[in-house]
Amino acid sequence: MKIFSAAQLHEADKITTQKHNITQLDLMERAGTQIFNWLHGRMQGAQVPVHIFCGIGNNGGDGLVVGRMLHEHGYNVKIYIANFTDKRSKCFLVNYDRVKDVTKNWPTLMTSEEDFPEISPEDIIIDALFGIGLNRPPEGWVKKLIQYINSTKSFKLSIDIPSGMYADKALDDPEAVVRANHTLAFQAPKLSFFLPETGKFVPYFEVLEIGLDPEYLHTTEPLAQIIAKPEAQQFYKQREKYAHKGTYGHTLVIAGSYGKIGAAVLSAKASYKTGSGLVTAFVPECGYTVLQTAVPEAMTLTDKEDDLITEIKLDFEPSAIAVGMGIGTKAETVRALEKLFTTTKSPMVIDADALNCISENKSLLEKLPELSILTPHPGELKRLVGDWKDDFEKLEKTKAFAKQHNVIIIVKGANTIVAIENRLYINTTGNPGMATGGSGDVLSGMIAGLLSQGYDPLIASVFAAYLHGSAGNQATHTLGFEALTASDIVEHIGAAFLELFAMKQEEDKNKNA
Ligand SMILES: NC(=O)C1=CN([C@@H]2O[C@H](COP(=O)(O)OP(=O)(O)OC[C@H]3O[C@@H](n4cnc5c(N)ncnc54)[C@H](O)[C@@H]3O)[C@@H](O)[C@H]2O)[C@H](O)CC1
Ligand SMILES: [K+]
Repeated sequence: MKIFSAAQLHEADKITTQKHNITQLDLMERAGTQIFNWLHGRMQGAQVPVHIFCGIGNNGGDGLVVGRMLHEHGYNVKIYIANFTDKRSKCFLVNYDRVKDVTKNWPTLMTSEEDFPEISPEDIIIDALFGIGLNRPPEGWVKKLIQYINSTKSFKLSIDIPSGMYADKALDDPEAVVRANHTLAFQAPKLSFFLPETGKFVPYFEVLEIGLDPEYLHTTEPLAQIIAKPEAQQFYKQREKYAHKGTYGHTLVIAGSYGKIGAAVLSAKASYKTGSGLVTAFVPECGYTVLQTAVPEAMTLTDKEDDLITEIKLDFEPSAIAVGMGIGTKAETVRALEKLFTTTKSPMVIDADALNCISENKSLLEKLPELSILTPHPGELKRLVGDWKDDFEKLEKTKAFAKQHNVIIIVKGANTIVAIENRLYINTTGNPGMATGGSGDVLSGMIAGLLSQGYDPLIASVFAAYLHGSAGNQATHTLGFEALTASDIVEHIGAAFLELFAMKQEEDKNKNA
């Protein structure tokens, strides 16, 4: 699914009305009807008081359509207009009049704090104050209205976007955003729903289709793309019946130093569990017994040094490499990395301390093989691309860096984001239990495991991020969040693959029944 900017959505709106010979008013009617159907399906006529707060733009217009329909269906509804300016949109005005056709219970015009209504905890609030047309932070009594809404215990449903939040730029004033319990977004989710500083205002959302021009949506380069189950299913490559272990490559995991051999164990196991035919771990001498015991399936090569990696000597040509987990940043290790980068042709995942080595020795960047995959967490990313003022600038800097150095960057976080050239892919799986030591080592091993089977670097990145989050989700079914460890993620990689097609199997069964 694509994510569009506010400007693109306004453009889609315009093109849809022109090409499909419908009016803006028709589109608003569709949008409002979708919200009404959503509510009606859940409320089934219940007489819970519903308070709709409308602005004076088209978001407010949507609110008026919903209000009119609720009235027509006998709901207990009250509409309030936050009359902060008389520059009302045309569609707002038409729908304002239309409400008057169905009820004597006319909308209340609010012009100050005095007009705020009383709201009980069990009431429902619909927030239609501002949509994607917000162009400055709400101030004065309108900000106070948002704070008043937030102070109530009522269930709050935002139309299109929580009022006070922008679709595609950072918040100006976190005190002036509706704290919605749920958001119903038209046609596509907004970029701000997925970034930590703004996403916290959108704990749950759903997308409602309003039939914007498919051609425009299809041909327009989006701000980002969402990777959810339908996309992930497309990535999967079925294994061949006559395959042998050589068919699926030989992954090399270069990881570990004294006290951090576990990183190599997790990564090597994850590579196997993701389907790599063979896995070799390259570790300092002190890791030999640990590896052979903890991952008997893996072959182990060791450095001549006991406690760190100083020279990576191989006796085979790996089909993919994951390097950096727990290796430290000592000068000898940096030299070993430099040699690896300049001599290897294998697709490569570069993680953790290897990223720190690069940050401290920026000349290494020029030596990276094309389309190497860098997997920084926020701290490592900052050291690579420099500091940012907000999440949106972080993405811009990351894209610029990826383009400049011809690499793929996987920004790890609640919604892991993959950047390649000018494009962004946002992962949707995962949970807070995965914020735990070693979970990144597992991801690196998984990406290398996919690379080694011949997945191209971009697909390996987005698919591994999806499966990694999905394995974490599967693990929570028996463990919850707190008890989840990186080893549990590894143990549930199989379940994540199975889950990819679980629904489909169920559907097929039903079809055949
Ligand atoms: N294509 C679609 O997705 C459709 C969207 N619909 C709905 O329309 C809104 C966007 O409507 P728009 O009129 O452009 O903007 P808003 O309703 O968000 O209102 C902005 C309104 O308020 C003024 N304004 C902006 N910021 C402030 C502020 N801080 N304080 C005071 N006033 C402010 C601004 O100048 C405008 O006048 C979208 O979100 C959907 O809900 C359609 O209904 C269907 C198609
Ligand atoms: K809104």
